[in-house]
Amino acid sequence: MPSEATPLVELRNVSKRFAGVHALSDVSLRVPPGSVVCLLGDNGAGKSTLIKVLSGFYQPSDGTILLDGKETRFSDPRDARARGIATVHQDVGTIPLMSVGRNFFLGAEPKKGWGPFARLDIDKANGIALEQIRRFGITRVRDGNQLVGALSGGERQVLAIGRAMYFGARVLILDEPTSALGVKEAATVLRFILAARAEGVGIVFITHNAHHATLVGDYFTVLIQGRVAASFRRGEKSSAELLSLMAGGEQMEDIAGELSRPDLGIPGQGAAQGART
Ligand SMILES: Nc1ncnc2c1ncn2[C@@H]1O[C@H](COP(=O)(O)OP(=O)(O)OP(=O)(O)O)[C@@H](O)[C@H]1O
Repeated sequence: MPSEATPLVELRNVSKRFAGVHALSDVSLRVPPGSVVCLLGDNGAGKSTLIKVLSGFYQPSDGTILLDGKETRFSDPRDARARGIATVHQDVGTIPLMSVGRNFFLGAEPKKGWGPFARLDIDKANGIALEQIRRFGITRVRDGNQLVGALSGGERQVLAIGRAMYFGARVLILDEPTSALGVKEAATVLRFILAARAEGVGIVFITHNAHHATLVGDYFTVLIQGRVAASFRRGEKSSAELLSLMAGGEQMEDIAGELSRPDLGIPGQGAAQGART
Protein backbone atom coordinates (compact mmCIF):
# COMPACT_ATOMS: atom_id res chain seq x y z
CA MET A 1 0.00 0.00 0.00
CA PRO A 2 1.40 3.43 -0.85
CA SER A 3 2.74 5.74 1.81
CA GLU A 4 1.35 9.08 2.92
CA ALA A 5 4.33 10.78 1.29
CA THR A 6 4.01 14.28 -0.18
CA PRO A 7 1.90 13.94 -3.32
CA LEU A 8 3.78 14.24 -6.59
CA VAL A 9 0.96 16.42 -7.81
CA GLU A 10 -2.12 17.72 -6.07
CA LEU A 11 -5.19 19.75 -6.96
CA ARG A 12 -6.67 21.85 -4.16
CA ASN A 13 -10.20 23.16 -4.51
CA VAL A 14 -9.88 23.50 -8.24
CA SER A 15 -12.75 24.87 -10.31
CA LYS A 16 -12.94 25.31 -14.05
CA ARG A 17 -15.65 27.35 -15.67
CA PHE A 18 -16.42 27.82 -19.33
CA ALA A 19 -19.00 30.36 -20.48
CA GLY A 20 -22.02 29.32 -18.45
CA VAL A 21 -20.70 25.80 -17.63
CA HIS A 22 -19.14 24.71 -14.35
CA ALA A 23 -17.06 21.82 -15.69
CA LEU A 24 -15.24 21.40 -12.34
CA SER A 25 -16.32 22.75 -8.95
CA ASP A 26 -14.07 22.67 -5.89
CA VAL A 27 -12.21 19.48 -6.85
CA SER A 28 -9.32 18.23 -4.71
CA LEU A 29 -7.15 15.28 -5.72
CA ARG A 30 -3.81 13.95 -4.45
CA VAL A 31 -1.44 11.70 -6.39
CA PRO A 32 1.15 10.22 -3.99
CA PRO A 33 4.25 8.49 -5.39
CA GLY A 34 3.80 4.77 -6.03
CA SER A 35 0.02 4.90 -6.06
CA VAL A 36 -2.85 4.40 -8.47
CA VAL A 37 -5.55 7.05 -8.20
CA CYS A 38 -8.68 6.05 -10.09
CA LEU A 39 -10.81 8.81 -11.50
CA LEU A 40 -14.30 7.67 -12.31
CA GLY A 41 -17.38 9.34 -13.64
CA ASP A 42 -20.03 9.21 -16.29
CA ASN A 43 -19.88 11.06 -19.62
CA GLY A 44 -19.71 14.78 -19.01
CA ALA A 45 -18.71 14.37 -15.34
CA GLY A 46 -15.59 16.48 -15.87
CA LYS A 47 -12.83 13.87 -16.24
CA SER A 48 -11.38 15.31 -19.47
CA THR A 49 -11.39 18.81 -18.02
CA LEU A 50 -9.58 17.56 -14.91
CA ILE A 51 -6.93 15.82 -17.04
CA LYS A 52 -6.46 19.01 -19.03
CA VAL A 53 -5.96 21.06 -15.86
CA LEU A 54 -3.46 18.49 -14.53
CA SER A 55 -1.54 18.39 -17.80
CA GLY A 56 -1.26 22.14 -18.34
CA PHE A 57 -3.77 22.41 -21.15
CA TYR A 58 -6.15 24.59 -19.09
CA GLN A 59 -5.47 26.97 -16.24
CA PRO A 60 -7.88 26.46 -13.33
CA SER A 61 -10.45 29.26 -12.85
CA ASP A 62 -9.98 28.88 -9.07
CA GLY A 63 -7.89 26.74 -6.73
CA THR A 64 -4.27 25.65 -6.81
CA ILE A 65 -1.98 23.00 -8.26
CA LEU A 66 0.89 21.71 -6.15
CA LEU A 67 3.92 19.88 -7.51
CA ASP A 68 6.00 18.11 -4.86
CA GLY A 69 4.09 20.09 -2.25
CA LYS A 70 4.84 23.49 -3.80
CA GLU A 71 2.24 25.68 -5.41
CA THR A 72 2.81 25.89 -9.12
CA ARG A 73 1.33 26.72 -12.48
CA PHE A 74 1.86 24.92 -15.76
CA SER A 75 2.17 27.41 -18.58
CA ASP A 76 1.25 24.79 -21.20
CA PRO A 77 1.30 20.99 -21.77
CA ARG A 78 4.97 21.11 -22.77
CA ASP A 79 5.82 22.69 -19.42
CA ALA A 80 3.82 20.04 -17.52
CA ARG A 81 5.52 17.29 -19.55
CA ALA A 82 8.97 18.71 -18.89
CA ARG A 83 8.14 18.56 -15.18
CA GLY A 84 7.19 14.89 -15.35
CA ILE A 85 3.44 14.88 -16.03
CA ALA A 86 2.69 12.61 -18.99
CA THR A 87 -0.71 11.89 -20.49
CA VAL A 88 -1.41 8.77 -22.54
CA HIS A 89 -4.70 8.98 -24.38
CA GLN A 90 -7.03 6.19 -25.34
CA ASP A 91 -6.11 6.46 -29.01
CA VAL A 92 -2.52 5.86 -27.84
CA GLY A 93 -0.55 8.12 -30.17
CA THR A 94 1.37 5.37 -31.90
CA ILE A 95 1.58 5.14 -35.70
CA PRO A 96 0.65 1.68 -37.04
CA LEU A 97 2.80 1.84 -40.19
CA MET A 98 5.94 2.78 -38.27
CA SER A 99 8.23 0.35 -36.48
CA VAL A 100 8.27 -0.21 -32.73
CA GLY A 101 11.66 1.53 -32.44
CA ARG A 102 10.63 4.58 -34.46
CA ASN A 103 7.35 4.92 -32.57
CA PHE A 104 9.17 4.78 -29.26
CA PHE A 105 11.39 7.73 -30.17
CA LEU A 106 8.92 9.71 -32.25
CA GLY A 107 10.24 13.28 -32.22
CA ALA A 108 13.18 12.48 -29.92
CA GLU A 109 15.26 10.07 -31.98
CA PRO A 110 18.79 9.16 -30.91
CA LYS A 111 21.04 10.45 -33.71
CA LYS A 112 24.28 9.18 -35.25
CA GLY A 113 26.68 11.87 -36.39
CA TRP A 114 25.93 15.57 -35.94
CA GLY A 115 24.59 18.66 -37.68
CA PRO A 116 23.21 18.10 -41.19
CA PHE A 117 24.78 14.61 -41.23
CA ALA A 118 22.90 13.38 -38.18
CA ARG A 119 20.65 10.43 -38.92
CA LEU A 120 18.49 8.22 -36.80
CA ASP A 121 20.45 5.50 -35.01
CA ILE A 122 17.81 2.87 -35.64
CA ASP A 123 19.70 0.03 -33.96
CA LYS A 124 19.99 2.03 -30.81
CA ALA A 125 16.33 3.10 -30.99
CA ASN A 126 15.19 -0.50 -31.50
CA GLY A 127 17.39 -1.80 -28.69
CA ILE A 128 16.11 0.73 -26.14
CA ALA A 129 12.46 0.28 -27.21
CA LEU A 130 12.66 -3.51 -26.88
CA GLU A 131 14.43 -3.33 -23.53
CA GLN A 132 11.79 -0.95 -22.16
CA ILE A 133 8.75 -2.94 -23.21
CA ARG A 134 10.37 -6.23 -22.05
CA ARG A 135 10.88 -4.71 -18.65
CA PHE A 136 7.13 -4.50 -18.43
CA GLY A 137 6.41 -8.03 -19.55
CA ILE A 138 5.93 -7.66 -23.33
CA THR A 139 8.24 -10.44 -24.54
CA ARG A 140 6.38 -11.40 -27.73
CA VAL A 141 7.93 -8.50 -29.66
CA ARG A 142 11.45 -9.59 -30.62
CA ASP A 143 12.36 -7.13 -33.33
CA GLY A 144 12.25 -3.35 -33.03
CA ASN A 145 11.70 -3.14 -36.81
CA GLN A 146 8.32 -4.83 -36.40
CA LEU A 147 5.44 -2.53 -37.35
CA VAL A 148 3.30 -1.26 -34.50
CA GLY A 149 0.20 -2.21 -36.51
CA ALA A 150 1.06 -5.87 -35.80
CA LEU A 151 0.91 -5.35 -32.03
CA SER A 152 -2.23 -5.96 -30.02
CA GLY A 153 -4.13 -3.03 -28.50
CA GLY A 154 -2.72 -3.80 -25.04
CA GLU A 155 0.84 -4.01 -26.33
CA ARG A 156 0.44 -0.67 -28.06
CA GLN A 157 -0.78 0.89 -24.81
CA VAL A 158 2.23 -0.54 -23.00
CA LEU A 159 4.53 0.86 -25.69
CA ALA A 160 3.01 4.33 -25.29
CA ILE A 161 3.16 4.19 -21.50
CA GLY A 162 6.70 2.74 -21.50
CA ARG A 163 7.79 5.55 -23.77
CA ALA A 164 6.35 8.17 -21.39
CA MET A 165 8.20 6.54 -18.48
CA TYR A 166 11.47 6.33 -20.39
CA PHE A 167 11.25 10.06 -21.07
CA GLY A 168 10.96 10.78 -17.35
CA ALA A 169 7.27 10.66 -16.41
CA ARG A 170 6.74 10.78 -12.65
CA VAL A 171 2.99 11.12 -12.99
CA LEU A 172 1.19 9.12 -15.65
CA ILE A 173 -2.31 10.15 -16.62
CA LEU A 174 -3.91 7.21 -18.39
CA ASP A 175 -7.10 8.17 -20.19
CA GLU A 176 -9.34 5.10 -20.49
CA PRO A 177 -6.40 2.76 -21.27
CA THR A 178 -8.45 -0.44 -20.98
CA SER A 179 -11.82 0.60 -22.38
CA ALA A 180 -11.37 -0.68 -25.94
CA LEU A 181 -9.60 -3.91 -24.91
CA GLY A 182 -10.62 -7.53 -24.34
CA VAL A 183 -9.99 -9.30 -21.03
CA LYS A 184 -6.44 -10.54 -21.73
CA GLU A 185 -5.40 -7.25 -23.24
CA ALA A 186 -6.84 -5.27 -20.35
CA ALA A 187 -4.90 -7.56 -17.99
CA THR A 188 -1.67 -6.72 -19.86
CA VAL A 189 -2.27 -3.01 -19.29
CA LEU A 190 -3.37 -3.45 -15.67
CA ARG A 191 -0.22 -5.50 -14.96
CA PHE A 192 1.81 -2.70 -16.47
CA ILE A 193 0.06 -0.14 -14.27
CA LEU A 194 1.08 -2.17 -11.21
CA ALA A 195 4.68 -2.40 -12.49
CA ALA A 196 4.81 1.39 -12.98
CA ARG A 197 3.41 1.88 -9.48
CA ALA A 198 6.16 -0.38 -8.08
CA GLU A 199 8.70 2.00 -9.63
CA GLY A 200 7.27 4.90 -7.64
CA VAL A 201 5.28 6.52 -10.44
CA GLY A 202 2.00 8.17 -9.50
CA ILE A 203 -0.78 7.02 -11.80
CA VAL A 204 -4.09 8.71 -12.52
CA PHE A 205 -6.22 5.97 -14.03
CA ILE A 206 -9.32 7.29 -15.77
CA THR A 207 -11.88 4.61 -16.45
CA HIS A 208 -15.55 3.82 -16.79
CA ASN A 209 -14.82 0.27 -15.63
CA ALA A 210 -15.35 -0.08 -11.88
CA HIS A 211 -13.94 -3.63 -11.92
CA HIS A 212 -10.67 -2.58 -13.54
CA ALA A 213 -10.45 0.28 -11.05
CA THR A 214 -10.94 -1.93 -8.00
CA LEU A 215 -8.31 -4.41 -9.27
CA VAL A 216 -5.45 -1.87 -9.23
CA GLY A 217 -6.64 1.29 -7.46
CA ASP A 218 -5.29 2.61 -4.16
CA TYR A 219 -7.44 5.74 -4.08
CA PHE A 220 -10.73 6.49 -5.83
CA THR A 221 -12.42 9.72 -6.77
CA VAL A 222 -15.85 9.73 -8.33
CA LEU A 223 -16.91 12.86 -10.19
CA ILE A 224 -20.55 13.70 -10.78
CA GLN A 225 -21.40 16.91 -12.63
CA GLY A 226 -17.97 18.37 -12.00
CA ARG A 227 -17.97 17.75 -8.23
CA VAL A 228 -16.25 15.09 -6.14
CA ALA A 229 -19.18 12.85 -5.23
CA ALA A 230 -17.00 10.38 -3.30
CA SER A 231 -13.38 9.93 -2.42
CA PHE A 232 -12.11 6.80 -0.66
CA ARG A 233 -9.31 4.24 -0.36
CA ARG A 234 -8.95 0.69 -1.56
CA GLY A 235 -11.16 -1.76 0.32
CA GLU A 236 -13.62 0.85 1.54
CA LYS A 237 -16.19 0.12 -1.19
CA SER A 238 -17.03 -2.85 -3.41
CA SER A 239 -17.07 -2.52 -7.19
CA ALA A 240 -20.90 -2.81 -7.06
CA GLU A 241 -21.04 0.20 -4.72
CA LEU A 242 -18.62 2.00 -6.99
CA LEU A 243 -20.78 1.31 -10.05
CA SER A 244 -23.84 2.59 -8.28
CA LEU A 245 -21.97 5.75 -7.22
CA MET A 246 -20.76 6.36 -10.77
CA ALA A 247 -24.27 6.11 -12.09
CA GLY A 248 -25.28 8.72 -9.53
CA GLY A 249 -26.44 6.37 -6.75
CA GLU A 250 -29.06 8.73 -5.41
CA GLN A 251 -30.60 9.24 -8.83
CA MET A 252 -30.86 5.47 -9.20
CA GLU A 253 -32.65 5.26 -5.84
CA ASP A 254 -35.07 7.93 -7.05
CA ILE A 255 -35.72 6.07 -10.31
CA ALA A 256 -36.22 2.83 -8.37
CA GLY A 257 -38.69 4.60 -6.09
CA GLU A 258 -40.62 5.97 -9.07
CA LEU A 259 -40.80 2.55 -10.72
CA SER A 260 -42.28 0.98 -7.61
CA ARG A 261 -45.13 3.52 -7.29
CA PRO A 262 -48.38 1.48 -7.30
CA ASP A 263 -50.28 4.10 -9.35
CA LEU A 264 -47.95 3.50 -12.31
CA GLY A 265 -49.31 -0.06 -12.58
CA ILE A 266 -45.87 -1.59 -13.19
CA PRO A 267 -46.05 -5.22 -12.02
CA GLY A 268 -43.48 -6.25 -9.37
CA GLN A 269 -40.39 -4.33 -8.36
CA GLY A 270 -37.84 -6.43 -10.23
CA ALA A 271 -36.84 -3.56 -12.47
CA ALA A 272 -36.41 -1.29 -9.50
CA GLN A 273 -34.22 -3.80 -7.67
CA GLY A 274 -32.27 -4.55 -10.83
CA ALA A 275 -31.59 -0.87 -11.30
CA ARG A 276 -29.92 -0.70 -7.91
CA THR A 277 -27.14 -3.21 -8.64
N1 LIG B 1 -14.16 23.85 -23.80
C1 LIG B 1 -15.37 23.74 -23.24
N2 LIG B 1 -16.28 24.72 -23.37
C2 LIG B 1 -17.49 24.64 -22.78
N3 LIG B 1 -17.91 23.59 -22.05
C3 LIG B 1 -17.06 22.58 -21.89
C4 LIG B 1 -15.75 22.57 -22.47
N4 LIG B 1 -15.11 21.41 -22.14
C5 LIG B 1 -15.99 20.71 -21.39
N5 LIG B 1 -17.16 21.40 -21.23
C6 LIG B 1 -18.33 20.96 -20.47
O1 LIG B 1 -17.88 20.61 -19.17
C7 LIG B 1 -18.54 19.45 -18.70
C8 LIG B 1 -17.52 18.36 -18.39
O2 LIG B 1 -16.97 17.85 -19.61
P1 LIG B 1 -15.77 16.82 -19.70
O3 LIG B 1 -15.46 16.64 -21.15
O4 LIG B 1 -14.68 17.24 -18.80
O5 LIG B 1 -16.44 15.49 -19.13
P2 LIG B 1 -15.92 13.97 -19.18
O6 LIG B 1 -16.18 13.40 -17.82
O7 LIG B 1 -14.53 13.94 -19.66
O8 LIG B 1 -16.86 13.30 -20.24
P3 LIG B 1 -16.50 12.20 -21.36
O9 LIG B 1 -16.27 10.92 -20.62
O10 LIG B 1 -17.75 12.19 -22.19
O11 LIG B 1 -15.31 12.70 -22.09
C9 LIG B 1 -19.55 19.05 -19.78
O12 LIG B 1 -20.79 19.63 -19.45
C10 LIG B 1 -18.97 19.69 -21.02
O13 LIG B 1 -19.98 19.98 -21.94
